[in-house]
Amino acid sequence: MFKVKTYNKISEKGLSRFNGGDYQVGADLEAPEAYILRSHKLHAEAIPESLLAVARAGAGVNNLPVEDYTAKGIVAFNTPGANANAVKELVLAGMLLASRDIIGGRDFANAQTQITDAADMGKLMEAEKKRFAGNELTGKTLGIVGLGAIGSMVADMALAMGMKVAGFDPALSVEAAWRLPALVERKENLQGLLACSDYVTIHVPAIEPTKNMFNSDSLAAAKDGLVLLNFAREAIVDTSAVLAALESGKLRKYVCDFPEPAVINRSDVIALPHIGASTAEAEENCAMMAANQLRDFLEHGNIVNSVNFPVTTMGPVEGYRLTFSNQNVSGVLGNVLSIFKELDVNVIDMVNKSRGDLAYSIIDLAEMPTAEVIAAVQAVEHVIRVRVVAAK
Ligand SMILES: NC(=O)C1=CN([C@@H]2O[C@H](COP(=O)(O)OP(=O)(O)OC[C@H]3O[C@@H](n4cnc5c(N)ncnc54)[C@H](O)[C@@H]3O)[C@@H](O)[C@H]2O)C=CC1
Ligand SMILES: O=C(O)CCC(=O)C(=O)O
Repeated sequence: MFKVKTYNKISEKGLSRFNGGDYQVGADLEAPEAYILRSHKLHAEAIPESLLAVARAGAGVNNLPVEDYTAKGIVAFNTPGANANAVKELVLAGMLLASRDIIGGRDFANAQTQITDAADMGKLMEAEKKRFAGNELTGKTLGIVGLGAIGSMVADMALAMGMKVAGFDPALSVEAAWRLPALVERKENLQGLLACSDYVTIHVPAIEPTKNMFNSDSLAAAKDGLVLLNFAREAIVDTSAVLAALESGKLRKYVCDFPEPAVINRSDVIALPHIGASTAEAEENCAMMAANQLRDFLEHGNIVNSVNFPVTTMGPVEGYRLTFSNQNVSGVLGNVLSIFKELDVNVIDMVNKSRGDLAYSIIDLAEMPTAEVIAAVQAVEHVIRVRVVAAK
């Protein structure tokens, strides 16, 4: 029996993936083997000894203490791309709301409750509509910072809208580069991107190098009248620099999914309550992917889409499987295999992968390893965590 503790509202379609397995799933479980969550912040919470894995149903993992998990051999998963389309669609809505005075026009129309005659209403609307005029997206340049799952979809969408697209991503993976439309103009630095763009949208993770990357220095390079969209994280943008840029006219509008008190109720800010991924489709996709990844790990020891462990898979366990994580130094695997030789343990198949300072191995064995074997592997220097899984 595995206990999976939930935080936040997780889609039932995702949670139903635990049906048909030996699982207890709920918000109030003691000694859980796994967590599944969305944006709940876990930095301040004690890590139970029982915890083996944490699945973030979403992309950003800045709400998880990933380094602490790594030190304890706890696998942290996310769900790359599963909510990218939802964010892409809201970026389009954000660009349109910033370009056409849809909100002002709607508020104006709704305020005319004193008019009862349709002809009078029509006359007033026609007379006042010039107050709510805007500009089109076609022909304008969209700068995209971060060309991963969301950034690449936004690029496709913007090109389809007839926009020119420039991109900046110094950490672009080869896989992400293949996904990018050829028409995206590559910029070597953020300033270059800001200088050529009418709209800039941010799609980078909140990590040390991206903290406050939109500050008074970088914003100074922007074209006057830029529309800045932040559907990534609050920490990436220095809000006081954004407010100063709005006052000076450097920024025309700020669209953000992570409002701070200082940006509320300004006509030049469109503030949303972190709803970039809040669609039924994205919530289901993320929850299903997170649940599938947890099951594959808990039941078979396989790891895909982890943010701290290497991709390591050997298919479903058919007999007996021992897995262990270790600090990535030489000799650990050799020492484990020596123990197997000494204690007469027959290895059927194995895989060993590393990622940075961490390594992970899956070893299929001919027989169930004894308590003595498991304790001996756990005692090998640099081994972090040992698990045994067996076929049902
Ligand atoms: N508003 C919302 O509800 C949502 C927000 N997000 C946020 O958006 C972020 C991006 O999501 P995805 O596109 O799915 O992630 P992703 O991992 O597919 O793409 C991130 C991209 O940022 C690039 N990058 C990293 N450091 C950079 C830097 N210093 N400068 C420029 N590019 C850099 C990476 O190379 C990568 O291509 C997430 O980390 C999360 O914080 C994601 C989903 C929903
Ligand atoms: O679960 C959510 O709504 C948050 C989505 C998000 O911010 C992410 O995936 O990084």
